[in-house]
Amino acid sequence: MVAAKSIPQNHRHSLTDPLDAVLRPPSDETPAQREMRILAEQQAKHISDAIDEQLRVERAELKKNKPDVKILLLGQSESGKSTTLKQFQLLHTPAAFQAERMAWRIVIYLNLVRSVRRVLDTISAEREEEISELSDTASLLSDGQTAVSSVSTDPETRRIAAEKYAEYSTALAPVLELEARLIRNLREDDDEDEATRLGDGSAPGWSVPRGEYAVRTTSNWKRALTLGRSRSKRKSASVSVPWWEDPSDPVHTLESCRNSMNRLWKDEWVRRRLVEKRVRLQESSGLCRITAKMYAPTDEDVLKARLKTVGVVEHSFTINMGSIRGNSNWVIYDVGGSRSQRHAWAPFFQDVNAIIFLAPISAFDQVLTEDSRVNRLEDSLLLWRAVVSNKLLEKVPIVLFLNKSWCSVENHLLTYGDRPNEYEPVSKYLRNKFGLLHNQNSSNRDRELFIHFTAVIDKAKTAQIITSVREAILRINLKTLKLM
Ligand SMILES: Nc1nc2c(ncn2[C@@H]2O[C@H](COP(=O)(O)OP(=O)(O)OP(=O)(O)O)[C@@H](O)[C@H]2O)c(=O)[nH]1
Ligand SMILES: [Mg+2]
Repeated sequence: MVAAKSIPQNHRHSLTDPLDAVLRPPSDETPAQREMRILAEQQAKHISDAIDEQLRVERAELKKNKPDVKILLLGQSESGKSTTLKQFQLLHTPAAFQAERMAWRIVIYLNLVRSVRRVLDTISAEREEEISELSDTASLLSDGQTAVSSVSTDPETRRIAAEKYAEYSTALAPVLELEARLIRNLREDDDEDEATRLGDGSAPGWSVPRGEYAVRTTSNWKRALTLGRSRSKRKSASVSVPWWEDPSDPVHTLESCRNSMNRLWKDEWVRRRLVEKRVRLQESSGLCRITAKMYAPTDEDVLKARLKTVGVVEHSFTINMGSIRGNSNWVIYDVGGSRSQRHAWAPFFQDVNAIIFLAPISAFDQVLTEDSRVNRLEDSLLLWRAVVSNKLLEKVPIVLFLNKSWCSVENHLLTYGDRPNEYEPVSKYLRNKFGLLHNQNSSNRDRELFIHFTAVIDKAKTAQIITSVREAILRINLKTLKLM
């Protein structure tokens, strides 16, 4: 589970575990290796102790009271709900965020490997034919975008495609093979801890819905990955080493294939092909950094890392409101946004104090991953209408995040009537459209509605918005909660 609950403290003392006590360094360890190992152990312990102490304080605060404010994050898949939750965590429980940082390394590797696979699939002529035979072409090709599925008939193009594919798929075979191992890494802790289960009807811990990975919210995947220790289960190795000293760690494969990945990313022919196919990829600027042996994810890397939510994730934190008012305990629920996950939303409508609804405004020309016949913006508008017209939510204030703003939307926007195809008018149009839908469908016209343009991967801008949202929610709920 992503919430602070998900990392039981006793699991984070890897250096003082009874198991570790019986682990011995390898007999052939050189003095230099020993020195480096001890130094790494000491640094890890130091960090671990500091985080533990902060976590203890954060948890002690939370235990004191039951939640005063419950917030529900809603919106379609990939709208940015989990990213918003990470931002709340960064602001309000930084120790928990810090403790989980290293666990995201494996997800970031998995995202990278998936990107490589997607590029290779896109340039492969055979794959293209295979895909064009399937009705749901778009969902396989790209992040929910409508793909141009014409199979190239030009023999020269097909010859180059075959050559390029052969060259890159050979060079990058080890990276592709890594995928299964990375998933295993994340699954290794996908076990017990039923206490954290929250209304998740789904059965398996991991699923690969149409090529996207998801982790069940009951999973403990972050736990053992937390301090960046080696994930090797080979007890015969009898040593707990930092990951970069474990030869079986995925980073070594990525590092050795870094140049090939770089070539693939920078290949002009490949880039043209991706544009033709309307496949968007994240920029490659971070490739060197991410594939470095001692890579530790930054805040921004964690915010950009993508892991689909299955079930409901809970995150608790405390806000200090001064010596007179005392503390206010908040809980945020992050739900899965894909269609198969939406059934889990309703039970949380009962006693929620505010809703943050996310609609990705850059998703104009994209289709749902789970149903390529449905345009993502249309889906967001339908969802919005369903939420604002829901009787149970009638009195609940809503904060609307028109998210993924400012990410070169001009390139992806459609024209509306005679309005120019530019960011400003289109964003204004959307703001009005969502506002109008609210007024037409909500039985409570006086409901407090706040609309923000957001880019929730942006730390500074989002921190400001979260602060203002927090103040607004507190103000609205002060009387009800008798906090005054
Ligand atoms: N460029 C950009 N990317 C964003 C923004 N907000 C979120 N993302 C990225 O979009 C991806 C999806 O975001 P998530 O927060 O996982 O989406 P979600 O709504 O939780 O999706 P589900 O769990 O499937 O319901 C992640 O890789 C985020 O980093 C944004 O404002 N701009
Ligand atoms: Mg999510």
